[in-house]
Amino acid sequence: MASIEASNPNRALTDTRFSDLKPPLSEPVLEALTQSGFEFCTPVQAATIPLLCSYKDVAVDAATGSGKTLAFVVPLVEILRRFTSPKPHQVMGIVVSPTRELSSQIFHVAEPFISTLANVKPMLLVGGTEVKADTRKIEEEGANLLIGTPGRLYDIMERMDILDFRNLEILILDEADRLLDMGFQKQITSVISCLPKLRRTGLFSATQTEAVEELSKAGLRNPVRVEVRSETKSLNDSSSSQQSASSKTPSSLHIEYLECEADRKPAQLVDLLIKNKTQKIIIYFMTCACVDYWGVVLPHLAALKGLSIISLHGKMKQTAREKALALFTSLSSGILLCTDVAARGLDIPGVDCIVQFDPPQDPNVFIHRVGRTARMGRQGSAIVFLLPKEEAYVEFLRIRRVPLEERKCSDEAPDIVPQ
Ligand SMILES: Nc1ncnc2c1ncn2[C@@H]1O[C@H](COP(=O)(O)OP(=O)(O)OP(=O)(O)O)[C@@H](O)[C@H]1O
Repeated sequence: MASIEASNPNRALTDTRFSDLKPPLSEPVLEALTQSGFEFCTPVQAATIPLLCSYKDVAVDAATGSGKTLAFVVPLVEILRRFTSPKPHQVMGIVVSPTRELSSQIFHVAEPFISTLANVKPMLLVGGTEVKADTRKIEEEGANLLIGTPGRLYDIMERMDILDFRNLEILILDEADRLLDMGFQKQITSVISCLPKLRRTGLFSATQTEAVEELSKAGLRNPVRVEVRSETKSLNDSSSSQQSASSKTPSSLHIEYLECEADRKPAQLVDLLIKNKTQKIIIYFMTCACVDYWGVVLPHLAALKGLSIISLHGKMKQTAREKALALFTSLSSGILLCTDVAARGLDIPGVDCIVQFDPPQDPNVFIHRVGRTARMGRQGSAIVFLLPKEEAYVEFLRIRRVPLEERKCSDEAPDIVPQ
């Protein structure tokens, strides 16, 4: 596999304008970029867009919030532009991502660019809605670009012979490692087996695993690997796993941990929230039940009165999930209580702080959770609660400990014991 390092990896933006890229982007895409306020490329965009546009497969590994979405949306639209007037059920491109929320976000980021293509009909395909509504819509209106989650995409491909994939030009697998570790390997392999071999494929993630490496070997042809690392943080460590963890979090992100016994965690959490009432905070819990529990408890605390406290997890109805995310996105301050359904890819503006009440089992998930703040060069902070026995995380992440004294509970913080 060829490998290149993108220039200027320590800055949010490069000096390269989208209008400088070679091969040149089309006028309508440049116009859509300008209208969205994008003039200069991020490092991952400057490296990836020219490769995909010149028919190279790419395996992209870049920090959270570094602009990976446009890095595949722009070339995807440029490639589709070369094939004017596909038939209504001719599918020219597919974008697969692990969650409904992320697929929907990609769809909306892509919309202004897709609308520059006169005859390309995009379709968002995610679970949580009647599959028949999707099949009916596809039958009636056609679909040339499918953006969605692997389960629903696979379902639609199984049911709908009317869809023709023989001329598919481009496949994008976003958050590729997550797609695989959610158990979608079979669906992804089945989707790929229906597609022509002569296509472009892009694998994107902030974290790569061996499974992604395998998928890359099976699904990509001579891919170029694009790696964009953030600057190495304060500590000088030689362990490769530690280097990879910290180089995948944005350099503008300050991460620390709080070590405390299990029975002190609830009071520490409440104390932290009381002290940061004006902030926009996301709190990650291990289970949907924990989110529900805290969603009931926190609004009852007098000390947190008036704060917007919103719950989001995978067992909520799809409409409630969408409402919760839209509400939290619109707030300038407030608290989102969630599971890892909100760990990947979500681009929520203005998040100040990420709290991990329960650390994740997989350290890669840590990187994605904290990546919901400090996006595109902005400042952000993250704190993870660790039990004394969970110290292994500290070595992996090379993060600073907050002494308990610094976070001493205020008198207002009640002692709460989760059920
Ligand atoms: N060239 C650019 N100039 C200015 N802002 C940009 C540019 N490219 C992307 N952005 C903005 O940066 C933010 C992060 O982009 P994006 O969501 O694509 O990151 P990501 O790398 O996919 O993150 P994650 O790994 O968390 O999925 C978005 O708000 C996007 O609008």
